[in-house]
Amino acid sequence: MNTQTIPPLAPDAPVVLEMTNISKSFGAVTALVDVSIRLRQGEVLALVGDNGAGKSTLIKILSGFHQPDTGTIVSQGKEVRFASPRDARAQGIETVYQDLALIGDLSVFHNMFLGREYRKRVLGLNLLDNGKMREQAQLYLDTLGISIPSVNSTVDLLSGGQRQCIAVARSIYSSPKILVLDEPLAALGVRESAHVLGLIQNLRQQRWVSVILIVHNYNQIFEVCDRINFLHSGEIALDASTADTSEEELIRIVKSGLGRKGDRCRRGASAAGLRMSRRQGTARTIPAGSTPSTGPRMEHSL
Ligand SMILES: Nc1ncnc2c1ncn2[C@@H]1O[C@H](COP(=O)(O)OP(=O)(O)OP(=O)(O)O)[C@@H](O)[C@H]1O
Repeated sequence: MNTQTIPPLAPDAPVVLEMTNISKSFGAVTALVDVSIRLRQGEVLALVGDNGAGKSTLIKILSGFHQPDTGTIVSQGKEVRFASPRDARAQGIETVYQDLALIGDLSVFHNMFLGREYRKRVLGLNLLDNGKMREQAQLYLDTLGISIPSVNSTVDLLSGGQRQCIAVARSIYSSPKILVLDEPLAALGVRESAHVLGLIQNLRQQRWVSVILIVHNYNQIFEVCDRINFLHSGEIALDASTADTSEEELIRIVKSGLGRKGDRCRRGASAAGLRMSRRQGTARTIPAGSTPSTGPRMEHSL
């Protein structure tokens, strides 16, 4: 992984997202109670919590799949309401779900440009411009520090971690403001997780996109996140920068059922699934001089 020390986020980094007092119930099931989160430009925020804590519900509200019962969302300084995922995308919020939505028997470069292919006219025919897509895909993956055998490989031949990186790369090709990653490390082994963590670390170093990283286990996040929001039973039990908290504190909160934001977090949380080991990554860093200041603006952008 990119092991360079990344300077802390500037204290005056603008707020790009504020979700305030969000509540959501599904019939008799209360999924979220007055949840507020705030995300700043370039920040990597981990949203952690046990099964059923409400993580997916919160990001589905942010992604436009669900509407909150109460609460407000302010994106880029203005209040927004997302009636659909399309609305959220139009506001620059991209979400990568666990299914990744890649087509396994297509090449990496075809997947990168799915639905937005380069085309060229040859003898009056409208053909795919495979050469250009290949070249652009390679350039883009290099910029993000993603290493794969070849952009010509079919996605099925890649490791789980590499596939996850391609899905993330495809999502950020459209230069979103906010990237939501839904459990990107789920079901990945140590080496595969390292690819993904390396990519997140590279994004964090560049600071042009803000990232919400949903994780069930929090053993890897201290290396790649600026801040942690810990959800428990539908409420935020802790909101702290990674520098100001520790794995030990999270474990203590889970065991005691108490959050720093008061005694709202109910007792009896299970520590199951909260593993303590940290994993090391190996993904490449972005070469000096190739770091874009406002994000990788490619020739073709949605
Ligand atoms: N569509 C739905 N209908 C009914 N209940 C739901 C629905 N979606 C979520 N829930 C309930 O809301 C609560 C929060 O679920 P959510 O999926 O947001 O938690 P989570 O933190 O993402 O959990 P996990 O890590 O297991 O995915 C749970 O009790 C869940 O059963």
